[in-house]
Amino acid sequence: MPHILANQLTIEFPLYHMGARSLKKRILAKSPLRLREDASHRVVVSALRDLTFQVGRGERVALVGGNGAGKTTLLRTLAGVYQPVGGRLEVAGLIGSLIDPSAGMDQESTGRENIVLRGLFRGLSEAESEAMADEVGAFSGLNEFLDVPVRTYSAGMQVRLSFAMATVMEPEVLLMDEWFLAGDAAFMAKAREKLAKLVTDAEILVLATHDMAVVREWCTRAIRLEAGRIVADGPVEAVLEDA
Ligand SMILES: Nc1ncnc2c1ncn2[C@@H]1O[C@H](COP(=O)(O)OP(=O)(O)OP(=O)(O)O)[C@@H](O)[C@H]1O
Repeated sequence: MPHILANQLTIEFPLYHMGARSLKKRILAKSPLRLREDASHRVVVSALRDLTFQVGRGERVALVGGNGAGKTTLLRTLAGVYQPVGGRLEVAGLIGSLIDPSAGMDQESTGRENIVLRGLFRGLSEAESEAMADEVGAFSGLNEFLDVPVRTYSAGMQVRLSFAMATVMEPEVLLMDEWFLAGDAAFMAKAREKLAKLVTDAEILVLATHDMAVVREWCTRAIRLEAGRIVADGPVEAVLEDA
């Protein structure tokens, strides 16, 4: 059954270009909460610290918190982009991620080829995948660009293609960053119904956003992060009122 289990999950990023001792000292003194020196004397940013939470079937979780709180890092970690340096993480279920516009796309392949590949990955036959590519390709409005390499796409086109690819996947665990809801207003107005279906069909939604109207509309639970830690976790209204 789809679920997420995080136990003392910790993510750190090493800052490689910090050889000068005086600079290192000054920086560490200024930000003792987020920056520390690790065993190899590197300065590291503590992006996520000791996160423990579980998400089960049917939950729609908003990740909220100020700039740099750790929302995107947590989404990327759930998607398998970053490896934890500490703790344990288990994400069970087919993951669909609308986090980084170009993630998971082969830049040299065409949009159609990328969509077909997702279909095959999901277990559809080649004919079914091709049919899916026609359907979601037409919907995405990429038109003739569907048959040119993705590396030539504009940012907006990549958003459209990510959405088409996620639709084909029918993910059980949907991970979404707010840029996706914010950009390309004309497309989103058209895509809203399909997006709502993607969200309701998914067993779990994790959405990072600054927009509290979006949290209230889409989510049942909110996790507030502050400087890489969980400071509140519960029903949406309780967490938002607490801010
Ligand atoms: N690749 C990276 N290398 C070094 N530090 C990073 C990296 N990615 C994130 N960080 C740091 O990790 C912390 C959390 O960043 P993150 O992008 O997850 O925050 P956020 O809550 O999504 O912020 P925002 O709302 O501004 O997008 C920040 O201190 C950031 O500087």
